[in-house]
Amino acid sequence: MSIDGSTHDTHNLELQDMIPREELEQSGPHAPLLAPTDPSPDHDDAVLPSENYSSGWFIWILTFSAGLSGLLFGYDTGVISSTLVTIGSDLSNRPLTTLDESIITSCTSLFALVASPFTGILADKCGRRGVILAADALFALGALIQASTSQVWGMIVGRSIVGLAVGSASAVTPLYISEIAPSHARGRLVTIMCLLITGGQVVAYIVGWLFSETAGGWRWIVGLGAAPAFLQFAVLIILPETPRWLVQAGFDSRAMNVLTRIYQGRPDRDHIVARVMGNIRGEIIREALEMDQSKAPGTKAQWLHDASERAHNLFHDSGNRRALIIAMMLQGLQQLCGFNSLMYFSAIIFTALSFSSPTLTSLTVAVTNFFFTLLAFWLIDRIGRRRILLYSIPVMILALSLCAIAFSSLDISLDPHSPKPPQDGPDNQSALYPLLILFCLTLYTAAYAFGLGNVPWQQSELFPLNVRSLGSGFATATNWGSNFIVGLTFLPMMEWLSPTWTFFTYAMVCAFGWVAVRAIYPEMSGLGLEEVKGLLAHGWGVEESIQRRQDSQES
Ligand SMILES: O[C@H]1[C@H](O)[C@@H](O)[C@H](O)[C@@H](O)[C@H]1O
Repeated sequence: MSIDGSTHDTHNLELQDMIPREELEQSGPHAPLLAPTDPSPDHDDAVLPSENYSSGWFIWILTFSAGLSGLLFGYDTGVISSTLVTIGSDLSNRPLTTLDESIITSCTSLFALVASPFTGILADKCGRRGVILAADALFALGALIQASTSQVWGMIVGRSIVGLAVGSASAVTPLYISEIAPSHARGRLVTIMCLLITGGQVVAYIVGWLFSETAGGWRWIVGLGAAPAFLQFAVLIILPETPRWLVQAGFDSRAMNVLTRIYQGRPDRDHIVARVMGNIRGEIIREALEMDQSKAPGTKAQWLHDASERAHNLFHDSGNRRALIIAMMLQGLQQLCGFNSLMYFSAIIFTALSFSSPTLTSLTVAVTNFFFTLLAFWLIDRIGRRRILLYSIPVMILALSLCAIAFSSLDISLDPHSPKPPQDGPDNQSALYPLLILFCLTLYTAAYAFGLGNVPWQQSELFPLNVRSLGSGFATATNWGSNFIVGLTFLPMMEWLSPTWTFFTYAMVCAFGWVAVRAIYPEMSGLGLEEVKGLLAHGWGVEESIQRRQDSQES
């Protein structure tokens, strides 16, 4: 009997009986139970094309409940720009200094960066759902501290706690969703989290705009962040752990139960559930054979030993290392392409360009981001992750370059402390350039939201089970580290390098990213989680993945 009363199954013994040890040993850490090129119907659940089977309500409820973390993440990152401009002298009885503003803004990304790698370790120890629940507690606590504080340091503490929550939620939520998702719909289901992030940012902009004229309105703006956290806490407490984590923890019958509910409505449900269970168990057994089991099971020593072996595995196994390089490259690119400089500072840019309502103009960025993430949601599994990036990044490069050229024709200062007084619209002499910049930034946002804004969050699918949460944690840390860098350097770059060179720099980052994606990112769409690792075992798997996708589309 386990601590929670359910029985541990003896699957390890059963499967070792079924699969000869030499076979498991020969297969190596990155070999799938089934060769990825085998198009037989035994491949996980990729048998039926998505058009023939719509996922049941259970998977949607699970995805939306977990995805509420995305809403919180989006809300809490989107809310800062309106909060800063409405605080006035409410904190420490004085106006905020530039240093206060920079610390209040950047402490969230910094603490998110600190939390994300530890999240991976905790998610293995306490389960994915446990970490989401802990993040909810932090979201609520951080929101309440911010709403009730009368001191600058109180605000910094509140924003830092929110940073811990955002860092853990952004690492564990895609992990949770990709582990419960049937493979044919995994891309779309993970994209729901991105939809909720961008939706949260739209809500934050609207709430900020609504409360911007109310005295002390900023307390409502930040305090409202607690509401979705309470909601998610209530919903998630009755929802299950992922089958993959349950099997790893020894709760096979519970895992079977969850899988049966996930695949309900499929004519071949029992067969699929058996296949998925077989694949997960096979993977766990192979890993167990590789791990040193000399310490007493369940002890702290064994746990520490396993954790360090996982870290060793992540960095020293060549397949895992390739997965980590791809995941970190994509997450770094997502941030270093400069998108969040718009999220955080678009109001300052539009003020400098003399738009009469900069906050409302900024809303176009947030709304475009949301709608094009919605488009990606419909198309990601059909077009494929790799192709979506190869199509959308050139549009970003074009839009950024046009923007840079348009900026070179304007003489503006982006110093947030000496904004130009808003006029009724861009002045007549240079009205065209600000409009051209607005158009280019909207085009850039659309292309970003369609590809880079969401594809990197598919990160969990790159890693085998034993290093999945650790690898996702490192990739998420790369995201927050790069986010921190962009947040910190954007205004100085605009001042010292000039807007033109700032936007050209982002265009060059995108160009480098396109080359890297083309060279090393294989197509992951439609592969079972246990199959993906086979692709990276002996190389980047790009050709193989393209061939495999063509074959599956032709058949
Ligand atoms: O995927 C999200 C989304 O694109 C957000 O709009 C952006 O602010 C985040 O940094 C990113 O991780």
